[in-house]
Amino acid sequence: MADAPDEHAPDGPVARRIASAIPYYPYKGIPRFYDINGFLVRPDVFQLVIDVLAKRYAALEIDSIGGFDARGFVIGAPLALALKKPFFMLRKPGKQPNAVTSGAYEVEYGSRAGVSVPRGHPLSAEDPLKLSTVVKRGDRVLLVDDLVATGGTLAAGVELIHRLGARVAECACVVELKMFYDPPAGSGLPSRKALFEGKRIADVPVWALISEDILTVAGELPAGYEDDGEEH
Ligand SMILES: O=P(O)(O)OC[C@H]1O[C@H](OP(=O)(O)OP(=O)(O)O)[C@H](O)[C@@H]1O
Ligand SMILES: Nc1ncnc2[nH]cnc12
Repeated sequence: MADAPDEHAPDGPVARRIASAIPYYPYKGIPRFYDINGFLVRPDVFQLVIDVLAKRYAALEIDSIGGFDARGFVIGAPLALALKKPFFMLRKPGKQPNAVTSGAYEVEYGSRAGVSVPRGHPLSAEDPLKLSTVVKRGDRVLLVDDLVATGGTLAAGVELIHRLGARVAECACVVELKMFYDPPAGSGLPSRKALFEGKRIADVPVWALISEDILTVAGELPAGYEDDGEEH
C-alpha cells in the first residue's frame, strides 16, 4: 500500500490552509510583502503553524531555539515553549545588553546593521573569550524566522552562531521565497544559494512550509492607502 501523503509537507494541504490566511500588499517598495498578521489574528491557524513546526522538530536533537527580530520572535517563542527548549532572541544591534553582534547584511528591501545574541549570565569559566553562555560551544541550535527571501538575515545569524562555536541544526521559516534561491543569471535577483556557498554555510539546511507558489491572496487596501514602509 502506498504511504499516506504527508499533510504537513511543504505546500501541502496544511500549508495551503495557512497560506490562505497570509495576504500580500505592496509595501516597502516591493509588490508582494507577505503579512503574517493574517494568521496571527486567527488562533486556529496560528496554532497550526506552531503544531507543524513542533511536529517537525520534536525529534531533532537541539539545545536551544533562536528567533530573529522581530517576526521570528512571534514564531520562535511559542515553538520553544511547545518543545520545552531554551529560547533566545537574535535582536537588531543596540537592543539588548551584554550581547555579541554579527556583521551587517542585506534583506530583500534594505540593509540591516546586524543581529546580536545575548551572552547570558553568569559568564562561563570554560569560555575564556566570554563569547556566550546562552549559545555554548558545541551546541546545536534551531534558528526560526517568519520568512526567508534573499537569505541575508539567516546567513548573518548562522555566521554568528558559528562564531560562538555552535552549529545550526536547521533554519526553519514559515514562508520561503524560492525565487531568490537560485535565480537565472541576468534576472537581477540576488541568489541565496550563492550567498550561502560564498559564506561556506551551504551545508546548513533551510526548511520552510509555504512557498510563493501558493501565496495567492492579494490584500485589500482602502482608498487613499499610502505605503509607509520605512525603507524604499
Ligand atoms: O531573507 P531576507 O532577504 O534577509 O529577508 C527576510 C527577513 O526580512 C524580514 O525582517 P526585517 O529585517 O524586515 O525585520 P522585521 O521582522 O522587524 O520586519 C523578515 O522577517 C526576515 O527576517
Ligand atoms: N516579500 C517579503 N514579505 C514579507 N517579509 C519579507 N522580508 C523580506 N522579504 C519579505
